[in-house]
Amino acid sequence: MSAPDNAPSPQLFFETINAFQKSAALKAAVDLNLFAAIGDAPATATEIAERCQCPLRGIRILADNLTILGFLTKADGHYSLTPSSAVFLLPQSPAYMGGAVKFLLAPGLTEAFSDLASTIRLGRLHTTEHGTTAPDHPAWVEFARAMGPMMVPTSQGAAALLTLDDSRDTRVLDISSSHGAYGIAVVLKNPRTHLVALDWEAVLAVTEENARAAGIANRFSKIVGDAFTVDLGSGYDVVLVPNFLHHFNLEDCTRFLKRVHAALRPGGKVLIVEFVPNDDRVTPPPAAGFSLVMLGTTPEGDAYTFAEYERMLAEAGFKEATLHPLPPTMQSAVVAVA
Ligand SMILES: C[S@@+](CC[C@H](N)C(=O)[O-])C[C@H]1O[C@@H](n2cnc3c(N)ncnc32)[C@H](O)[C@@H]1O
Repeated sequence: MSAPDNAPSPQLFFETINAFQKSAALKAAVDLNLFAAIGDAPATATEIAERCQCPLRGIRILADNLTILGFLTKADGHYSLTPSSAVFLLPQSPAYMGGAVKFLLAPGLTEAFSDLASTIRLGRLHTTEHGTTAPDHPAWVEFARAMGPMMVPTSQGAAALLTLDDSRDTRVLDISSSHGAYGIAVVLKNPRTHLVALDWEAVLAVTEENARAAGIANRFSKIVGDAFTVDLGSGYDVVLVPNFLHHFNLEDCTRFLKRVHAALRPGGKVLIVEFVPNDDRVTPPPAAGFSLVMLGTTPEGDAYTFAEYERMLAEAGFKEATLHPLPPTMQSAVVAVA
């Protein structure tokens, strides 16, 4: 006789309290190049161990655990990549995500979660005053180098939402340009568009490198400094605000959107990309759960609902705010007209 669905179980407790071990297993596999060692042909633990140049025991235990987690399959003692692992974890794949481990498990980020109770009790971060909102925070250079490939599907989905007038020269401002994926995707689709990228100085060096690599160096310029205080310029057709507003409180987001409104030409558009939870703030889980990242790493950030974006945008002078999910990613775009 099986237990009823609502029978008390300690399973969730153990899964959650030990979740750091899952991260450690995945990080080890990326560090050891285990996914590449399997590649497209099923391999035994002995073969994988030889290719990774490691003793057998550790590789066998790691490969079994990756199978339990769903990153590998195992049949007749041979391990294979799942379709998702082949796309996202083989270093030669254009959608490779392994580089993101460097940012997502960087000590600065994991330490921020080492005493979340203190952060909650104190009402401020237990590690530093400003967290990742500090000027020139070094984590953002790592982010720009590591996270670009992960942003490709979201940036292409966002670029597809914009139609720029191709009968004249147009200008797009990318706030928090980072790896540059968002701005570059728009410019590659629109041959008469010039991209202005804004971020901290060291981060902009990465944006510039990627703009050059994309072949748009002659349609690219930079604004260095704090997006809240630096001169943004004016007359833009589009201002991109991807993954920036969640770092700040509602009042500061609204204040910032007023600056964006002033920088746009009449009828120009702001395009925000964010994790946007439903009004209940617990669904869908990947978007709603992002608020915990902001609790751990910023003094006042959050994951805002569409209703909250609508209010901020209206207060900043925008009209016609619309929400656009960006599948297959877990993010959404909010577009509004100046
Ligand atoms: C989460 S990343 C988002 C990067 C990119 N827009 C994306 O969606 O992948 C946040 C970015 O905001 C930049 N940033 C944070 N605070 C800033 C500020 N006050 N002024 C300018 N850039 C800032 C960081 O350097 C970083 O590149």
